[in-house]
Amino acid sequence: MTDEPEDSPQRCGLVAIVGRPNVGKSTLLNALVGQKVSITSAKAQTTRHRITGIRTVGVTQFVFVDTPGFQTRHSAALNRTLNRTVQGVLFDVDVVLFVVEAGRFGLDDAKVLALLPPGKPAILVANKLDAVHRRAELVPWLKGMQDRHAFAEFVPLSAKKEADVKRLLDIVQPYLPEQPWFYEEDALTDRSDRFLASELIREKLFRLTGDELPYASTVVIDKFEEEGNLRRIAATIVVERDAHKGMVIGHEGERLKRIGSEARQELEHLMGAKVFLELWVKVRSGWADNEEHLRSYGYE
Ligand SMILES: Nc1nc2c(ncn2[C@@H]2O[C@H](COP(=O)(O)OP(=O)(O)OP(=O)(O)O)[C@@H](O)[C@H]2O)c(=O)[nH]1
Repeated sequence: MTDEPEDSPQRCGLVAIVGRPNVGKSTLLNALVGQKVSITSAKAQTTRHRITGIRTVGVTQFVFVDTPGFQTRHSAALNRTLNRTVQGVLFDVDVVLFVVEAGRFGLDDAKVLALLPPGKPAILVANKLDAVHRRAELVPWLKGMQDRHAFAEFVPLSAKKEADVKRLLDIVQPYLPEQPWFYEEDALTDRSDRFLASELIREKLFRLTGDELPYASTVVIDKFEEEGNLRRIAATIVVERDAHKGMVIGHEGERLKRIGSEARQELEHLMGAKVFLELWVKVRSGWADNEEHLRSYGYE
């Protein structure tokens, strides 16, 4: 990452760390985040994610999110409700770090693995490599892991070794989208208003489209300007298919209008400022060549 030219576009994305208790998730998170551990402010309660840490290296900002049920040693049994919450979080992140102990894979690991959404990039982190004495035996084990899930990467490491952790960040980097950072470089504890805006729009989007819209849809903030007590925000809802675009827009633009209007009201309340919100819908497959933006209207 240090080799990136200075003018490379910024990258920023959400990373979830999952795994059964005691595999070393907390150790890994602390090492990945370094000094910069962030605890989310109360302000963020309306949003979908609790941020557990942020790390900015070169042009890339890694935002680590909490995954309920995986963070504590005495985590509750993975009941159905919890599983759904976990799956909701995992659908939204850009990449999942699935942590196991190198050379081991048990029923508890399998239960967690079963929760990974298909198609979501997942990196197998085989932790506690330092405790493995016969490294050669890891080769067939890794092959076995390859058969269990279509992992994007296989990274045997020790969360306690700084060089290993740095290498993991390098491996994760390309999985984060090119988009402006959600946080200031030095932001430690608070969510940026920019991120809050994207999360709130996302929340309204999913609430108002019900189960129809796939979780793969995302919200990108294109513009966030402050003019005194006014915030000018432009955001794009990115969907997977043309049919989804129709769902988001609704009959005569009614649904998009409502998403925008509800998000705007809540943002004004949270930010204590007047908000001017423009919403657009784009189909991901046409991201590069389809410049047709659909603008919602009427709620400025
Ligand atoms: N040898 C070795 N031990 C490690 C490594 N990473 C973590 N551990 C140890 O593994 C134990 C569990 O680590 P945690 O980070 O608490 O694991 P966790 O997955 O967050 O556990 P829960 O909070 O129960 O979900 C601790 O005793 C760590 O010191 C590693 O790379 N090598």
